[in-house]
Amino acid sequence: MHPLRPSMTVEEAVAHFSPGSAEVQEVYNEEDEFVGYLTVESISLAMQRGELTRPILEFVVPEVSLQDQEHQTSSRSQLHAFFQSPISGIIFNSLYDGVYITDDVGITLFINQAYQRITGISEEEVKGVHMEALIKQGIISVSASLETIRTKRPVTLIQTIRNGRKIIVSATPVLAPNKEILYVISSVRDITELIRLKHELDSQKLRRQSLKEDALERPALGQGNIVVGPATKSLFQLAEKVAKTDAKVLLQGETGVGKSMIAKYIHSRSARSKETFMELNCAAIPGHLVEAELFGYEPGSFTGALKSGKVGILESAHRGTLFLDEIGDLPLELQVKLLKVVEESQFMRVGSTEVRHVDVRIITATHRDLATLVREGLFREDLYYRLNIVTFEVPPLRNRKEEIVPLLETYLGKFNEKYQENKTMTLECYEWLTNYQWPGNIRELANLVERLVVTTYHDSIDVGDLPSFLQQVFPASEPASLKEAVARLERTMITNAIHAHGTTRAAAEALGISQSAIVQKMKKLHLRVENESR
Ligand SMILES: Nc1ncnc2c1ncn2[C@@H]1O[C@H](COP(=O)(O)OP(=O)(O)OP(=O)(O)O)[C@@H](O)[C@H]1O
Repeated sequence: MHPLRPSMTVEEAVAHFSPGSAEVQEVYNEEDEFVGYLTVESISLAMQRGELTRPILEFVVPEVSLQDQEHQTSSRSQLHAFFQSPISGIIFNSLYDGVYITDDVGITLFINQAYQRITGISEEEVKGVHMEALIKQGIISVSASLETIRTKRPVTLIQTIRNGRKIIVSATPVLAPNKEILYVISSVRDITELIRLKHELDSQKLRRQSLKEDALERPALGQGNIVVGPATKSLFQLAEKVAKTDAKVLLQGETGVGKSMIAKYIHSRSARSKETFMELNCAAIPGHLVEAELFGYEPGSFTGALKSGKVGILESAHRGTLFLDEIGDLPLELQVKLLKVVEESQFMRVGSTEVRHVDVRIITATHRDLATLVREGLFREDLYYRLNIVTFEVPPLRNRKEEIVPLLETYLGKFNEKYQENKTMTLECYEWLTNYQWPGNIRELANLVERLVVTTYHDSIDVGDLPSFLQQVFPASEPASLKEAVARLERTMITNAIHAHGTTRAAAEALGISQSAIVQKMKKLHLRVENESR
């Protein structure tokens, strides 16, 4: 190595103070005349002050005491020997976490293999290089070691590596007996991995919570899996309780929330479970046909009627349960007839004057507010009170977000089995769907999963596989950060542009960015980049 010259910068001189070399070095001018001494301490101080480009002449001292030299050298020599020894390499390389060691000024001495695996940074790139220089080159965003050197305390911070990965760095100073820093040892952990593990744990916890093998928590209807989360647990408890009675139940809630499923559940847990469960959607057929369907009719009682007449759903449900969906749509004149059934268990078929008796349990459901219909004169008040002995308010899916992941998993399993597939969903996809509003509730969710299982070509379903309307909808929750909000906006704009222009090239042009930039962004945002040559 060339001798130290007074015109050299602090940064250039640092290499002369690598481990094992003398801690006090002589400085000579261009004429090889002795100028003075440069100590590792003065270099260290200069670096801490950020004076990397200053000439070392400013830090040269005319003399140093022998004692100083001996003190500095002896306190390091043992550790130097350890770090240089093959055994230290074996120990550090056997660790799962990354290890990064710098000296007291921030020059990299050692990185273990785990560090290289986690960051993709090689030993050649960093060994002997000052942390400040690594930041300047964009290899790392911040340095915990430098912070530790500055504060003389352990420091933990999140660092971004040039490849975009985020790592947690915990730097700890190794102090000499006189409390001077000798080294800084940092442990490094990939936080992308931590986030993934956290997601996995959260989802397993939810799964365990929702899918306990307990009979109440996971009622077996013999028709697929029912997911019960914290918000619906009390509903199923109540269903279990009312099932033991014949009390009239009114189920209220948006479409697809599971009203008819709860009705079937009540039936299945009741003493009537061996008998029939009959269902009529009052909104699905025209009003004049509802009467015939529900109460049955005598032969030739109206045009188009069967010659033989017909037994109504009500009679078919004798001893069992009758579920009347969308009861708010039942015409007023039929409400009187239904009231008679409810109060006296009596009815007459259409076209007949014969009074018949029937023993049914009636469960009703509606997505409309029956109380309002009563106020508006569209629903009989007496019938309302008769039907509404026990009310179930079934919450929309967006108000029971914790059930979304278990539901997605349940339906993935169901449709994988049905279509002999083995599809999974990425965490981003789970997260995205958890934030979706689900206007069609569980029915919409089940349909979406079936569609994805059938239409995707690959095994791992990602956000990019979702229908475009779903990708354009901003998740309901508030963005956690500016970065997240920007990512969402980018996602919407890119999806729209691809939709409108067909290819990444044309979309990039429309957005005023290069094709490689749009492809890169799409990958980052988990939007699928289709093969455009097709
Ligand atoms: N807790 C649940 N776990 C699993 N699947 C459910 C659950 N609740 C509902 N589903 C499923 O969601 C779909 C819609 O449920 P259901 O038909 O009971 O809703 P609904 O409220 O009666 O809808 P509508 O008012 O439109 O008739 C069904 O396929 C049902 O099996």
